[in-house]
Amino acid sequence: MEPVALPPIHIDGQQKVTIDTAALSAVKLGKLGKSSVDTRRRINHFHTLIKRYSKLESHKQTTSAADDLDAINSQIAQVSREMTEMGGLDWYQKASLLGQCKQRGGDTSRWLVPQLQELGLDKREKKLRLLEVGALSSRNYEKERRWIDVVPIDLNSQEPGIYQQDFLDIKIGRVEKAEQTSAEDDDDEFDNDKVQLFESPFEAISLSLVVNFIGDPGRRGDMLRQAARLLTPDGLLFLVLPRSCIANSRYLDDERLLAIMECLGFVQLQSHHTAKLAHYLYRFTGSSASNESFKKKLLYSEGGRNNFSIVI
Ligand SMILES: C[S@@+](CC[C@H](N)C(=O)[O-])C[C@H]1O[C@@H](n2cnc3c(N)ncnc32)[C@H](O)[C@@H]1O
Repeated sequence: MEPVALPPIHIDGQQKVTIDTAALSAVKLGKLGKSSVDTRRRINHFHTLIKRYSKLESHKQTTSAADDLDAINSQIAQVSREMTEMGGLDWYQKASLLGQCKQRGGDTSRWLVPQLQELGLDKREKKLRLLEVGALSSRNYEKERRWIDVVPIDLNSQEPGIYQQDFLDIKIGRVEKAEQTSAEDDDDEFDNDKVQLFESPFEAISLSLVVNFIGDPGRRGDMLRQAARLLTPDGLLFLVLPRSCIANSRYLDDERLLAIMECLGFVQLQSHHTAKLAHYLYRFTGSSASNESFKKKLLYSEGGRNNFSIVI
């Protein structure tokens, strides 16, 4: 079968990487990994490549010498090639979906649902409008369809029921281009090929294992800011990070994350750590608490820790 060109895909919200579909067409479930340990090892390697890619891109922005730029561009091409050879974003998503299988702990919505029930949200007449970012399956909230209205999005949709959409490009409350006259098109401030407009804010947003997917600490902060922008006052944010991002980082721990979230206007309702994951449920107060910035700050200097951080 002739490979078709996929549209460019944002890897870290800034840069676009075109995934080679010839490599994708070689992706078969059997290639996801020989075992769960092997799959996890390869997913981790993919994360490393994303981070390397982001670092090189931001390095490129601050470099002017032609020789250095050539060297950076060739390293970028090499990292992109390696991601493509692994099967690109599509392979990564399929492998991550495998990690959601019941035998491997299930998807993280299973922790969120009882929290929402505890808040009485299953008893309301109106359905809870939930934006699920980084949705690998449209069936994650299938059992809760009676009371949850899910809008699943992903950079690379795996199913027709999932919108192919960058979370960072979503805006609330504007009329879509398709409904505008051509005169209105001229002064449109957004590139509507990218921007998806929703009429009303969301009552809940899920960012499960999405913030850590982004390679750049500032862009991770942008995702949390964007969540605040898209939520109703009192809206809920479900955040899941690999536990190592919190428990084993030089730059982030529970206390620092809470300070960042409070600054953005969130109060923490619940948190729960398992061996692998850190789950958090926040309520948005409706406005940010301060303009304080949180730069990358060394909290733990001992060796053996990772460099995960979030910057706002
Ligand atoms: C590890 S998967 C997470 C899957 C799932 N949410 C879970 O909890 O297992 C990360 C997903 O987030 C998606 N993603 C990352 N940044 C995104 C963005 N800005 N907008 C939409 N989806 C994004 C990626 O395409 C990828 O499919």
